[in-house]
Amino acid sequence: MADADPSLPVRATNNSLKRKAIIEEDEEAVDQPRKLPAIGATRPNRPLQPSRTATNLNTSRGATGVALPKPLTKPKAPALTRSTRGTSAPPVSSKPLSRPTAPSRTTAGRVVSGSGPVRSTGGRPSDDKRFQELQTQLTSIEEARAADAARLAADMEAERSKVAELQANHLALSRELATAKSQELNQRRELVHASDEIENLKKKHSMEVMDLEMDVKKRDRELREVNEDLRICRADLERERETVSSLKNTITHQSTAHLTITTQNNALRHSRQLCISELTLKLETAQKQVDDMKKEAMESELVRRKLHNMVQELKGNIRVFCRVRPVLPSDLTTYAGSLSSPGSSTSSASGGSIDFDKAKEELQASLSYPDQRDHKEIVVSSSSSSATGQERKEIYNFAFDRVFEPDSTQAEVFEEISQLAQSCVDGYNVCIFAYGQTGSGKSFTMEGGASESSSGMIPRAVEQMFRVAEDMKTRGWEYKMEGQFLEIYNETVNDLLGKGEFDKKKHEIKHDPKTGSTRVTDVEVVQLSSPSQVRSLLAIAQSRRSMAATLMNERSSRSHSVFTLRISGVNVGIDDCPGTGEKCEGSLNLVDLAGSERLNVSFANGADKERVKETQSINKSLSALGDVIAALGEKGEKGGDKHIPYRNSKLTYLLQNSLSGNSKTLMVLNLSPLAAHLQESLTSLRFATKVNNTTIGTAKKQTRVS
Ligand SMILES: Nc1ncnc2c1ncn2[C@@H]1O[C@H](COP(=O)(O)OP(=O)(O)OP(=O)(O)O)[C@@H](O)[C@H]1O
Repeated sequence: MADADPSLPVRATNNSLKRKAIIEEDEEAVDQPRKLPAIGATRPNRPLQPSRTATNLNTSRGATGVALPKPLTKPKAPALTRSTRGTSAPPVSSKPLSRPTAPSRTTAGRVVSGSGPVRSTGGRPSDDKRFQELQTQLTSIEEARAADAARLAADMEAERSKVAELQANHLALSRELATAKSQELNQRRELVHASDEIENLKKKHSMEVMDLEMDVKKRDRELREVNEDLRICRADLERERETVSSLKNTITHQSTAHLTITTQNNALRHSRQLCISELTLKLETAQKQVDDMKKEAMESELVRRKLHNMVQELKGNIRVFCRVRPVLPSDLTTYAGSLSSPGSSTSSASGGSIDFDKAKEELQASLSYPDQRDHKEIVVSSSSSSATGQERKEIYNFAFDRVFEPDSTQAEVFEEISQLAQSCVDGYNVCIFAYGQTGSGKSFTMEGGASESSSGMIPRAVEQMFRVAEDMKTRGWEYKMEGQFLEIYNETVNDLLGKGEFDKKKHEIKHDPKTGSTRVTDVEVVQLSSPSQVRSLLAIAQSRRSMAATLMNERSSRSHSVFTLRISGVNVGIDDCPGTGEKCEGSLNLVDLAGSERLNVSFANGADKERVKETQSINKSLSALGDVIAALGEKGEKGGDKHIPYRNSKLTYLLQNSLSGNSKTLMVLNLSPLAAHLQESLTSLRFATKVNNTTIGTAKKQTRVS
């Protein structure tokens, strides 16, 4: 049997190969899923025809294309003794062989030894025997084949069940495959999504990497900078350390020095304390002395005032000074006609000194000053022809409180007056008149020229008062000063410091009997703070007067001007020394009277009515002044309630408080030196003498204690 079925191992091998192929195909089918037809269903289950099956099994496939299990190999004919060519062998029949068949060939045409049909060699007995043997062999082969077929059928059945099982598996696998496919699809999508995400992440990552790289570069840069800073800092630190160490050394040195100095300082402090105590003691003593001296000074100030007043009283409360002005070059021109040699005046005008002196001698009156010690006398000599033709010489002696010769200076005149300024600061009313004919030098005496040396009594008195007020501060007094400047023209009061139109405003004179002060309504009263301010005020007054003069002609000679300076003080004390609170008020009236020559000049023809009016006004006011002074004199001599006619003129009414017994009055008689003015001069001298002989009571100081 083993020889009869030599293909069995081959078939087994083929089966295993076929299974492997099926598995591979199944595996392939899993890779490429397709529906497999059921083997039993697509092919009729008919008995196997080995030859055909054997022939077709190798290559047949199901209609579905699924590889079928390989058919069993056809029993092979026993190998022939000699090999035959496959191509000449007859086709294999599936019917049982009636005669020996040609040996079977393999699909490749190779002859299988011992299994092919045996060809008859032709009618010999050996051949018949051989044929029977072969027949027997064939029978046994066919039986074997039948057995094989049965076995094959069983195998087939087994295979079919396996196939069915495999198909079921295949179906399950296909489903799994489909599921797997959809899963795969999902996974692919996920994969794509994941890939995108990965891509994005990669980009992001690369960006981050770039950022990080930049950051790293930046950090590197910063690090370099920090390292550089660190290096600099280290260098600085090193330097600082060196400095600190040198400072430490210095401190050590200085500590030693400080210790030394502290020791010295303590010693010095101690000695200074001693010194201070000593000095404090001395200072206290000195302070006490100063206080005592201040008290003494204040007391002596009171004594001084009393003494000063006594001296003034002894001198008389109304005093008269006489001042003769020099002959002026202009006089030579004016009175050239009265010169014996008129030509000399011309030459004198051109500056010839010999001629001038000669003409001067000719023009001036005979005035002499015999009292060269006290300068109190003036002698006027005049010669006149009597009716019989005899020359008559007359000598007139006049004595005054002081006579100033033509060459006397403004300073000399003021020296005598300055005492009155002091009295004013002390709280007295002072009145200084300039009396005299036109051109005698009244304005020059009162106001003076522009230069320092020629400045008159008003600016000098003001300066003096400021000086005295300043001095009095050291004695505990504080002063305020105010000034006004009025003009009385044709019995009308005008404000020389006013801003309104001249001569238009009406001003009234008012006296306060309680305080003894005089006020004029609507006049400019200026607070005086410095002598220079007073000088500018005088200039303003002068310009206003000059302006009026162009309208009225020679206004200054035809009107009285009254500059009033009021001073008020209070004793506030000095430093720690309290003041007495005493108050005092004084006034200084500086009066430039109108020309006095009116007494002899008459405009009776009425040609110049204005001039007549002026003359009458001047006459009235100067007469009233004489009357007031005379009445005051009488009152002083006899006492009682003698009426004083202050109201007879604006001038006397204005000066009421400065002419009364409470005041100090000075009249400066200005005289012209010219012979041509001799009669006028004599009249003035007589008037002044009358005034000088008057005694006006006792001046009273205006004080109040608050
Ligand atoms: N002592 C003096 N020394 C030098 N010149 C004088 C002196 N006195 C007066 N004079 C001069 O005489 C002239 C007349 O003087 P002043 O004007 O002062 O006279 P007056 O009396 O005020 O005249 P009027 O009444 O017209 O104002 C002026 O030029 C003045 O400078």
